[in-house]
Amino acid sequence: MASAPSIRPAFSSTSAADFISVDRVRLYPYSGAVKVSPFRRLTSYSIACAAVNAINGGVVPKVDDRARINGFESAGLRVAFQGAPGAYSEFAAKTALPGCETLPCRAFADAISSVERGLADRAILPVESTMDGAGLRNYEFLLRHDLRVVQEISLFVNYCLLAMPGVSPAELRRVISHPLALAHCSRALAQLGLHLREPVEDTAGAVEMLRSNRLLDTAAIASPRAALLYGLDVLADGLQDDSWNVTRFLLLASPTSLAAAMRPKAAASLKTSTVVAHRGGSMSVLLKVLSAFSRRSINLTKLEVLNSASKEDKSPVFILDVRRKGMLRAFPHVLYVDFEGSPENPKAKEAIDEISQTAEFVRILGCYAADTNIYDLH
Ligand SMILES: O=C(O)C(=O)C[C@]1(C(=O)O)C=C[C@@H](O)C=C1
Repeated sequence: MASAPSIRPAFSSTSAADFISVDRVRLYPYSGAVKVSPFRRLTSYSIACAAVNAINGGVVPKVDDRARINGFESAGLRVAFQGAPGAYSEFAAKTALPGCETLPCRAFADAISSVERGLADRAILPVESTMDGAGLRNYEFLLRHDLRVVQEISLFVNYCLLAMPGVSPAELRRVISHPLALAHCSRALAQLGLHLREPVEDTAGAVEMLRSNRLLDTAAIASPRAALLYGLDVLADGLQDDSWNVTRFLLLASPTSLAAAMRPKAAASLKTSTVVAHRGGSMSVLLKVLSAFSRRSINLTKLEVLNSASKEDKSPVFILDVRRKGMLRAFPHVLYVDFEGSPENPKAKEAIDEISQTAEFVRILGCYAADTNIYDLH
């Protein structure tokens, strides 16, 4: 059986000089000062880094690559995200659009409405995590609003246990964080004897709460960057139960913005996100969708089936029909389909026309540069 991760001060927040600015992406220097037990270091840190490196062809992408991939002029753009400064979403935004300004929002709905009201240029939403299996989150915001997906970014999420400076692990009685972060670290927290767990809105919000209330018996799960930002100690890192923990985020823009109108550079490989809604016969619709793309040799990068019967509250899926004066329509069955290429490609157009004859409704959610990189913040 694996040994429990040991917990002891790893590095204090005063070692800020070891890091470069929060606008940069890099691994933090890995010194001989062991942050966690060798076991955990090996499983979480080394394996995850090796996997990141393998996937990225041996290179952890740097933010400078971003402009090349997407061709966006990002300085001066404002990106709305849900959470407090220092949340993973904020770092994802800064990695996707180097030099951008960020706008912290209380709820996802506020981030969306900031873009709709012209207070922000983009909203960023986490939509899936390798630790949650196939499930998609936050798609309701995509479907109910008239915004376009203009960019994707995948971030390696390294969870750390943070506490007020000088607090020893033995003094900790409870841990607070985003519910997913608590769930993703459940086994490690049990091994550390931290059974009292309280969810808060986001990881950085937990850190902020800890700091402003000077909670000496409480730890927060968040990123090492949040520790730096709020001046907390990192007691352990690589806390996630699966060493491979990647969250995919989508960036949304108003349909009238330049980003929505602009096609990524011709050299970039494109990806299109769509939603197909229908009233029944899931299997036959699914087969027709698959056949429409496969006969035209168009690759799918994602296919998710969502039925209201399988939802906890059995509610239908609401989709804004942008062509019908913004009418919200309810559907019991929905397929999310991401395919390679642009919807303007004649073959893709044919496939979508064919699917539209079977389905009740098809909406293109956006076409953007496919970014298969996994960015590592450490
Ligand atoms: O709480 C944060 O820091 C977030 O950015 C949100 C979020 C998420 O909702 O997926 C992002 C990544 C982590 O897996 C945990 C939480």
